[in-house]
Amino acid sequence: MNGLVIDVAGINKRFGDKHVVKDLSLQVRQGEIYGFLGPNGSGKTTSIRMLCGLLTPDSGRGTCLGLDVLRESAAIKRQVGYMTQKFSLWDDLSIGENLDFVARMFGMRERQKAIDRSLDELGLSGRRRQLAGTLSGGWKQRLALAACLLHQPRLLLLDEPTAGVDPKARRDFWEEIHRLSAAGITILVSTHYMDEAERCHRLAYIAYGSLLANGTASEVVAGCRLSTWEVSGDGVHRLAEDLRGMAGVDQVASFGATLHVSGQDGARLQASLQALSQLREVRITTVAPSLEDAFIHLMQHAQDPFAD
Ligand SMILES: Nc1ncnc2c1ncn2[C@@H]1O[C@H](COP(=O)(O)OP(=O)(O)OP(=O)(O)O)[C@@H](O)[C@H]1O
Repeated sequence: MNGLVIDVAGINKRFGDKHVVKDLSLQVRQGEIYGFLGPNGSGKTTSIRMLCGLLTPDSGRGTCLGLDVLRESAAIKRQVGYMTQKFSLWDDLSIGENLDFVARMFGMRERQKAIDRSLDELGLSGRRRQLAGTLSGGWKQRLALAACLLHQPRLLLLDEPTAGVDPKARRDFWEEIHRLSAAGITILVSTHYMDEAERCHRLAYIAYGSLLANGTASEVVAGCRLSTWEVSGDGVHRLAEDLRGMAGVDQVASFGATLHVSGQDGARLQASLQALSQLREVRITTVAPSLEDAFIHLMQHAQDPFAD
């Protein structure tokens, strides 16, 4: 398998006349946590579903777990754990019953042993008899993770696993993801959260079906070649509109009490901000661009083929 758990090139998917995944090429190494980011509807779920054998690509080539993504989807499906965006277990079954149902679906032998191991690993043993419907969001995610780990997959595909979950539960969930990665399990995870993106070993940014950037978080930021300045001072947010029209300013974003002003033409941006600071009571400081600055930049430069 060459150390690559996912190795695909030129993958495409259309739904009717909508081309939702365009020439996706992706390599993910064993044990890596690989993040998928991008605006709503950019094709993240569709890509994940093609990689785990739930959807067949229209064209392209490549392998997942050494199996052909076009011809061996059934075998891929058996070896991956897929956690969907929406909680899809049964609210009126207990945690133990839900896991037993999933184990039966996979036709697993020694079901009880697998269920006990999974409950134990995810700290769910004490709640075995609790109805799933009565769990908080964070515990539901933990149960969903336990269910997709039951058959001991080598690859996990997690589609926005922590949407709507509180920060403490998200942090615990990510500790678990890192523990699994350290044990050699490869994880592909889609998220809209910047802090989660930064916890991935590498990530890809997708917009309108095209992969616009990939690499480590710092490689993605560096690849955008942005200069970023922090502008602070009383009433600074009222200046946002004026700033947007200035030479060298590509984007303005609010960060708490300050504005992040970024552009690719560093010299023009600096000249504009220095001129502004002489006219208004504002402080300007050059800062390192954040991952969020980079994603906003990528998004602004992407073309929406469905826009009027
Ligand atoms: N089965 C389907 N039939 C028709 N169109 C679909 C189907 N599945 C997805 N789409 C469309 O494909 C596009 C990409 O959807 P997808 O769910 O892959 O995006 P996403 O990046 O995961 O979005 P989100 O962040 O909102 O989950 C959207 O325009 C969606 O409406």
